[in-house]
This record gives sequence, C-alpha cells and structure tokens, in this order.
Amino acid sequence: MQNARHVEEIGQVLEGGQTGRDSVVSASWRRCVELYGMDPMRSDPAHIVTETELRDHRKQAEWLIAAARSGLQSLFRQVAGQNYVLLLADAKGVCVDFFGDELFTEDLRRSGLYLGSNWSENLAGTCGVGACIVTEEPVTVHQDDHFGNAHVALSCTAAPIFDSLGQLAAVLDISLLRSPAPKTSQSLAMSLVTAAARRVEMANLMAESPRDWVLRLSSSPEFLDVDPEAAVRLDGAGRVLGYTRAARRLFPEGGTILGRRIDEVLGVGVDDLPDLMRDRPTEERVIETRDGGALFGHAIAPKAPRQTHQKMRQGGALAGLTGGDPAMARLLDQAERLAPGSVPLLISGETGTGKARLARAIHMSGKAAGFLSLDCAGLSAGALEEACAAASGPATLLLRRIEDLSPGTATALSGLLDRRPDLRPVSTSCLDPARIALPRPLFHRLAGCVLSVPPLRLRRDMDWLISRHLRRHGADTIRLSPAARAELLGRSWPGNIRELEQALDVAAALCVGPVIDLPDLPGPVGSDAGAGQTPPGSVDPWEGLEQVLAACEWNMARAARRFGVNRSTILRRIRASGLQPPG
Ligand SMILES: Nc1ncnc2c1ncn2[C@@H]1O[C@H](COP(=O)(O)OP(=O)(O)OP(=O)(O)O)[C@@H](O)[C@H]1O
Repeated sequence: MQNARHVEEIGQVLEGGQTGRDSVVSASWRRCVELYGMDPMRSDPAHIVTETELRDHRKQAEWLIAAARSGLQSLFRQVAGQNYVLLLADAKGVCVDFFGDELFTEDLRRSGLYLGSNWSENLAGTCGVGACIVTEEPVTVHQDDHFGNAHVALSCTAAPIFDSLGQLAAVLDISLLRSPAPKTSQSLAMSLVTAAARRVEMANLMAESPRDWVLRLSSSPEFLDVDPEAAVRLDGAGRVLGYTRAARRLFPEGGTILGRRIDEVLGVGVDDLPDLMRDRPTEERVIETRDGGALFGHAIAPKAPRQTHQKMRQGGALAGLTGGDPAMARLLDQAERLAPGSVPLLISGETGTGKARLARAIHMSGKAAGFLSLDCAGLSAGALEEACAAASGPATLLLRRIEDLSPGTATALSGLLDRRPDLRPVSTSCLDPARIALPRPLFHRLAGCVLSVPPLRLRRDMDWLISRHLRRHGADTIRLSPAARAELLGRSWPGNIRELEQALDVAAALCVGPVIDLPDLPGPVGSDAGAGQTPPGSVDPWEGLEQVLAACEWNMARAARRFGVNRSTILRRIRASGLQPPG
C-alpha cells in the first residue's frame, strides 16, 4: 500500500506536480526514470562490487582513506551509541571504508551499508551518496525519499569531500537503519557529516603541503587554531596551489581558483604570512576580505622551502615594502638586483623611513645565511669584534646609524672587513652620505652603492601603509573615518613610518568602537617647525615641493599641511617655481 503511494507520488513528480518533496529529491527521481530508465516498482538488492574491484577502488582511494581515517573514527565514536553507521564512498559511489556496529552486521549488509556496496545513483536510485555525487552538495535522503523500495527504511545524510584541486574525491555518508519519521531529525547528522568532510579536506591539504605556505581561515578567532573553516595552499608568490572547498567563497565570481593570487581577494600578500603565525594572539591575526568583512588567519610556514619557489619568495620580501609608490618601486627594483651580490650597501634616509627593514629584506633576498645587526651608537671595538666572531660563514652585517661610529670602532671595523671578506656590510644612515664623517677609505668600503629611501611625505602609498598597519589591530576591523584619514594623509610625518605607526597605535587604543575619528588621533609631533621640514642634509626647505605635490595629487591643502604652512604660501611657492599640475 505504502509502496503504491510512493510509486504514485513519483509519477506525479514526473508530470511536474508539487508533492512537497525537496527539490533535490524530486530532481533525482526524475533522473532515475528519465536518464537511467529505472522502475520504482522494482526492489533491486544492494549492488556489491567484486573483491578484485573493491581492492582496485580502495587502492585508488588509499590517500583519502588515510587522510579520513582518524576523523571518521572520532566521528563514529560520537554517533555509535545512536546506531548510526559511517560510510566513505569514492567519487564513483563505491564504499571504500566503513564503520558500523558489528551487532547489526547482517542487517547492514542486507541494506547495502557495507564495504564494496555501490551507491551510485544510476545503480541504487535516489540515495544519499548518489545524490551527493550528482549535486556535489550535502544532502539528506530520508526514508521514502529513496527511489527504490529496498531502501525506504534508511535515512542517509551525505557530504562531499573535495581534493585540493577542487575535484570531487569522495562522499562521507552517515546512515541510520531505522530513524524517526521527521526529516528534520537528521539536522544534527548533517552538521556532523559536513564538519567531518571539512576536516578530511583540511587533513589532506596539510598532508600535501610540507613545502608550501598554508593559510587557514576562520570567521571566529576561537576556532581558528582548532577547527578552521577553510584553507588555501600558496606558492612563494602568493598564488593558490590548492584549497579546501569552503575557500571557494573567497572567490565569489567563480571560475578557476588555482593559480589566482590570494591578495586579489584578501588583504594579505605572501609577505604578511609570517605575521599570521601562531606566535601572535589569534585576535590580532585579522585579514580584510574584499567585500569589506574580516576573517582570522593562521599561516603555517613551509617545513622545507620548495627550491623553485625560493626565488619568488625572495622577490616577495622586497616587493612587500611598497603599495605602489613609484620611487619605492624603483628603489626596490635596484635592491633586488643588488641583493644576491656582495657589493657593500649604504641605505640613507630620514629616521623611521624603513632603512633597517629594507636592509633585512635585502638580506632575505641575498645568499648569506647569517645576519648580524649592530647599532653603531656606543658600539665599542670589542663588542663589534665579539659579535662578528660569533658569525661563522657568509653573513650580512647590518650597521645601523653608521654616522654614530666612534673613531676607535671605525678603525676596528676597517681591520675586521680586511680579515672577514665573508661579511657583507649593509649600513644605514640618517645623514646625506656626503655629510657622513668617516675616514674616506672606510666610507668607500661601506658605500659601494647608496640606496636612498624616500621620506613618508613624498610617498604615494601612504594609504596602503595605513591600511596595512591597521590590519594588525584588534578583533574588530578598525577603520578610519574620512576626516581622520584626510588628516593623516595631510601630515608631514617627520618621524616617517615609525611615527605614522605610533599615531595609529595610539588612535586604535583610544577609539571607542571600530572607527578611528579625528579626536582619537594624537597631535602631530614636532609639526610647529613651519616650512622647516627640511630633510637632513638638505639646505632648501622647499626641496621636494614637486614630489610632495605629486604625492598629494596636487591637493594644495594637503600639501600645505605636509609642509606645515598655509595654502597661500604653497600657491606662492608653486608660482615662484613655475610648477604646473600634470595635464
Ligand atoms: N615599507 C614598509 N612597510 C611597512 N612598514 C614599514 C616599512 N618600512 C618601515 N616600516 C616600519 O617602520 C618602522 C621603522 O622602520 P625602521 O626601523 O626600518 O626605520 P629606520 O629608517 O631604520 O629608522 P632609524 O633610522 O630611526 O633607525 C618599523 O616599525 C618598520 O616595521
């Protein structure tokens, strides 16, 4: 009787009638009749593959079984008391791993819930595994949702498992031989099976990736390290090499994900990944998404870098220092060419412009393994010798503020460089190189090439620097109000990036809520010098007027604030210098 009603309902659905069935189930019924030529009146037994076929299926799915096993075991422990069975089917629908209570082995075998059963839709009709393979979505096929009469007692909830290239690899199914009537009784089964499938994908991605960066993502900081929602595997240039299914939502416009750069969709590049490692508090590892939202990120470094990616990763250390400022881009291009050689470098620029940071990036892009950083102020000859003795083999010797070197230590440094050709000096100075009072022979040994870092007020990527620094703050994504942003862009920043970072740190601490507004900003430091924001070593206070104007996109008010003068003074200077805005 019940069977007759079931057959009648399938007939109605085929004629386009609405019977209240889920659309996934109705669509599968239609395929069973129209595509596979099945008859709902027939009650076919479960289809079991031969021993040899099963061996082949299991062999091909070996990697998956290995990645899934511990996750499935723990899932089975959670549900075993409630008579659920777990079944891992390959992408063809053949059950390649199985967890069930031995007490019911015979019942389970009769129902096809066993190793080697084939649940593909064209053989078994509408069923959890089959419908999941066709739709590639999690499904519940409950009792008389099943097409064939043989399975109407079962309730099957299945979730797809994808490999790291985005291909359907398997289906995880959790089934009950006998279940309560309402389909909603299986909601818990649905969330268990989808979470388990996600963990299997994650385990597989991790197992494949010892030589690449993996970025794991979660919308809540609490679960980031223990149960992240999605993950991507990245090469040294930040391109996607693999991903778990949930990472697709990062690319909402669809299409190929492999090979896309992660910074297209997230506010992180490959150079930011070290900041997202476990040694930082979870709630500080915030990443902006393209739609203005935020996620929490956990980056896992490669265990052994991939040889072929080494070059790209090195380029990345330098490339990560600018958000598109043309002068910085030129400087970084030179730095990248010079990095692998042994020419001694002198990096000049105002305080806080990022000289030491550039020196470190050059070191990372070079060949020397060792890195020594010494502050020249108060550095004794003995301390210099001692520090360098500790470095055996080729090393970069970063000498910060070389202008502060005492005469005695300068002599010791000359001797040291004679004895240790494996040390590559990279020095920094806040002075114009022509004004550095060092013995000329030593100066020339240190300044094989001079790299000048532009002051912040001349950079066109101030907005980028601001956003980048703000990303490091707080669980909420901190934003700037338009007024606060305009104020920051207009300041002259004599302390350069260091001062900017400190101002943002103060503002982030003072602001209530996620938006930094004008009153949250600390006052400008040392800004009462009028037009005296003279770069060290420069005599003309208006030097750089044209660059400042360009950096401010010829916004007179902003340029005036950067010089610490009023707008009419700037206009007069522009007229006097004969400067014209670009056509
Ligand atoms: N390109 C950059 N992008 C983001 N932050 C930067 C960049 N360059 C420098 N910074 C940050 O600015 C601050 C100052 O950098 P750094 O110490 O390298 O400056 P410096 O020029 O060597 O300073 P000083 O001459 O006063 O010692 C640091 O917190 C650094 O991380």
